[in-house]
Amino acid sequence: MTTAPMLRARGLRKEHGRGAGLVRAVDGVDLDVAAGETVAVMGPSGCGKSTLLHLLGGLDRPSGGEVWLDGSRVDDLGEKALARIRRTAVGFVFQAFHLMEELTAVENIELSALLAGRSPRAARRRAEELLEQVGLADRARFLPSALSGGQRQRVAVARALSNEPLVVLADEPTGSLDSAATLDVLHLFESLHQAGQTLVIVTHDARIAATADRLISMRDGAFVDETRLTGGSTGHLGALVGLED
Ligand SMILES: Nc1ncnc2c1ncn2[C@@H]1O[C@H](COP(=O)(O)OP(=O)(O)OP(=O)(O)O)[C@@H](O)[C@H]1O
Repeated sequence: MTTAPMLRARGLRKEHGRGAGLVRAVDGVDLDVAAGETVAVMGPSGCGKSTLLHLLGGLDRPSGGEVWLDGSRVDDLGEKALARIRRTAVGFVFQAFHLMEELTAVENIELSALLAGRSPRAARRRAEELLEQVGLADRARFLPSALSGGQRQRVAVARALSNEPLVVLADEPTGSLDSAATLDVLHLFESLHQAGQTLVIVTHDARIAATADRLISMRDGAFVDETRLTGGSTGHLGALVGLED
């Protein structure tokens, strides 16, 4: 018996503009991500990595093709049903954190858990547990503006986990961080991987990519190369030499 992948894309396309201005941002992508697998996607600026993540997570609609999550097709859902999938089944991590600046660290996570359908008490408990897990229990009542970049991203990862997502989609999660903060976030992703979280990470950082089970190279909207990194930990830097742009 074969198990359906946690995340599947078939013939995925996204076009922007028309006529001479037509851009094929994603141009026929097939992808299977198994439950518990971490996949890293690398490629030059403008090759379609962010667009791909947006399509996979239902933040954007494809021009063609299909997206399946845990065995169910999601790209053809109505707006309400798709929004529900985003709130309850997908965790997003962005380069620029996208925390709500007027809410404290714990409230940012709590809000997300509330939106996913938890009771106020369960949402607060979940938020506190997650802050503990990312090593920021002592910063719970801090506003994002009082946190470092690395701390903000750890709050953002905790928020992404608040709905116990089937898949976490991370778009350049260390792109705004210095080297020390990058290592903190890298270790956080490694621990998620070890805990069995399904992850797709778009990154320019070979150290982050080296934590993946599989590295996909993207060019001009399409996948052009794939490397399986057996073992899925930081011992793969050698395999990545030449793949980072
Ligand atoms: N809303 C839009 N309208 C028109 N073109 C767009 C739009 N969004 C993205 N594009 C184009 O689609 C292509 C892919 O963009 P995308 O942001 O997915 O690339 P990327 O690989 O994530 O780049 P980067 O690494 O710089 O973030 C680019 O050529 C971009 O200009």
